[in-house]
Amino acid sequence: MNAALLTLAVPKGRPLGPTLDLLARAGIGSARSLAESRSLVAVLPEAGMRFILARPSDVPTYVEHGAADLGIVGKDVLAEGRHQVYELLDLGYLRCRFVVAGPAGTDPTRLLDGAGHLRVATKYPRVAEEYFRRRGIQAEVIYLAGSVEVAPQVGLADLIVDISETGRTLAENGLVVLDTVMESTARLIANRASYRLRGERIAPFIQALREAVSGAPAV
Ligand SMILES: Nc1ncnc2c1ncn2[C@@H]1O[C@H](COP(=O)(O)OP(=O)(O)OP(=O)(O)O)[C@@H](O)[C@H]1O
Ligand SMILES: O=P(O)(O)OC[C@H]1O[C@H](OP(=O)(O)OP(=O)(O)O)[C@H](O)[C@@H]1O
Repeated sequence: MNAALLTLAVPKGRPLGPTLDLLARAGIGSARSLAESRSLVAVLPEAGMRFILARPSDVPTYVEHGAADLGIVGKDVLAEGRHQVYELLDLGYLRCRFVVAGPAGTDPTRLLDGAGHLRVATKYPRVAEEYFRRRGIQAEVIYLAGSVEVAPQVGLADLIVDISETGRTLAENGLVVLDTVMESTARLIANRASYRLRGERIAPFIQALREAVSGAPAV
């Protein structure tokens, strides 16, 4: 790692656009060039920063291992991964919630009475397992990498645990929310050693992001 540069891991795909908007509001408009290239590592010397474009669920891994000083990632990923990183700031966007959902007509009390064998499809097995364990409900958790809303329709699972924003994917797949597990927004995370050893370098960046989030002009 180039010690002079601050390395930030940013999530590709859906989160990239709003992340680049936030960085622009924080005074790093040149980061928009990241969206125009297929290069996955980019140095912006004028910002004194290096960027890693990572799969969203990989962002905390780069940060935990010190390949990146900082990262931007959804709370959903942090809740599932439980990486050893510092969570510094709630960035407010990528707002969605973890829900337990089932076919329309499902009796929600069936969730809570613990009777019967429940099969739960999810991309977030640890979040799902913890949800049911805390309620003393036995559930078989079935991992899927995506399109989780399919599972109840084809008999793979009784319920799903997934993130929902507008609720459109649930509705269009005949599912209704039975319970909300937690809210999720994008977070700024830091490598623990970087945060301690590079605090003076990191602090102005945190401040710029904080002001960008609160709407104050970046200096
Ligand atoms: N519908 C949504 N509304 C708001 N935020 C969302 C929504 N879906 C996902 N997110 C947020 O964006 C992040 C990336 O989601 P997305 O599903 O686009 O990535 P992905 O390609 O599935 O990620 P990965 O490949 O790492 O699993 C999620 O971790 C979550 O924080
Ligand atoms: O409430 P909504 O606004 O409909 O958004 C929720 C959907 O968005 C995400 O899926 P994504 O599009 O990332 O696809 P995936 O299921 O393959 O991860 C999430 O897993 C839901 O399926």
